[in-house]
Amino acid sequence: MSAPTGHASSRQAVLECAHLVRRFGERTAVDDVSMRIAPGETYGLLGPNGAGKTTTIRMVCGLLRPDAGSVYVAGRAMSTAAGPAKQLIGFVPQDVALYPDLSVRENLRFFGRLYRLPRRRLERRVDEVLHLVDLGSRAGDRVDSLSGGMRRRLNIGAGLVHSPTLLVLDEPTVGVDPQSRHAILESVHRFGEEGMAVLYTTHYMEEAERLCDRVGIIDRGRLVAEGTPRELVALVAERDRVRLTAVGNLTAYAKACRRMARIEGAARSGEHGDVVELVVKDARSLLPDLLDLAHEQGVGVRSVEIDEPDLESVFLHLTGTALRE
Ligand SMILES: Nc1ncnc2c1ncn2[C@@H]1O[C@H](COP(=O)(O)OP(=O)(O)OP(=O)(O)O)[C@@H](O)[C@H]1O
Repeated sequence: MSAPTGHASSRQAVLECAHLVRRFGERTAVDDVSMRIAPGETYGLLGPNGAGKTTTIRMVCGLLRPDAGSVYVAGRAMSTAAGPAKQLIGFVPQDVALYPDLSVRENLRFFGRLYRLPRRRLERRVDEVLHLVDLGSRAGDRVDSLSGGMRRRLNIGAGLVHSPTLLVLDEPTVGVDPQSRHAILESVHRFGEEGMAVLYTTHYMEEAERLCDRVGIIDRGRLVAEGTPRELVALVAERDRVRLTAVGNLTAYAKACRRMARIEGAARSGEHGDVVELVVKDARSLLPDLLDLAHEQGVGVRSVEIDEPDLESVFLHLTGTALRE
């Protein structure tokens, strides 16, 4: 690996994966992934769509058998059969899996019974979880009356009822409005503070940067770097992040930029594909050349921003591509 290893505590790890491999036919979806999560640590698996995040966490949760490698949860070996390791994990899938005609509280009770929680403890825990996901005021309402963001939060709550040691969340904020996104991030932050270990997958670098104690960057099935957000950003210290908003053939332009000296990564990105994101040394002196090249290629530059590097720049630097192309 080309990056700092971070500092998972030397206490017994909550999660320890070693050399995980999973193939689908000719494609290797996960290629030799190892990671370790300490108690109370929030670990972000950051990578673009198709990088192998979901496949990795399905193996972590015992939902998919690895072709090679091992998973231990609090020292217990994970397998796809029922067993003690599975009980220690709360898995929150990308898709909402709730009963629409039951109330919020009834849904949580239902998931608690699956784990055979005794009645009194279950009621206490359901109240705690309602508080944790901030749905106390909606406890009696049917799920089909909730907003999309509230359903997502309840989905997270369902993974928490049995007080797991490790909570695994698969891209919990995809497709939710900014307010719900904020509420979800706040909840996850609280879990960490309460000592739960969290494995969080995302392709939003702002989330990983804001929420995670350590981040693993995954690209094409491989963990290409790992460390605290600060350690990772240090990998691109003394570089600048340049965002060029433009019109024209930006894929070809980014490719041409990559051939220029001092450019360490260039990719088309942005929600509308109208941005070329670059990691460069000394952006200011390079700017005239970047603009000349744009002119040569018939690319019309609308604006240029030069900024401090962030995790997106690290990804660009390590893989040559953007997190969201
Ligand atoms: N059941 C499957 N059969 C065949 N290929 C699969 C299967 N599941 C995943 N893949 C492939 O494995 C690769 C990794 O997919 P995975 O879903 O793990 O990525 P991801 O990082 O979670 O992306 P996304 O956010 O889009 O889910 C992709 O190329 C995907 O097409």
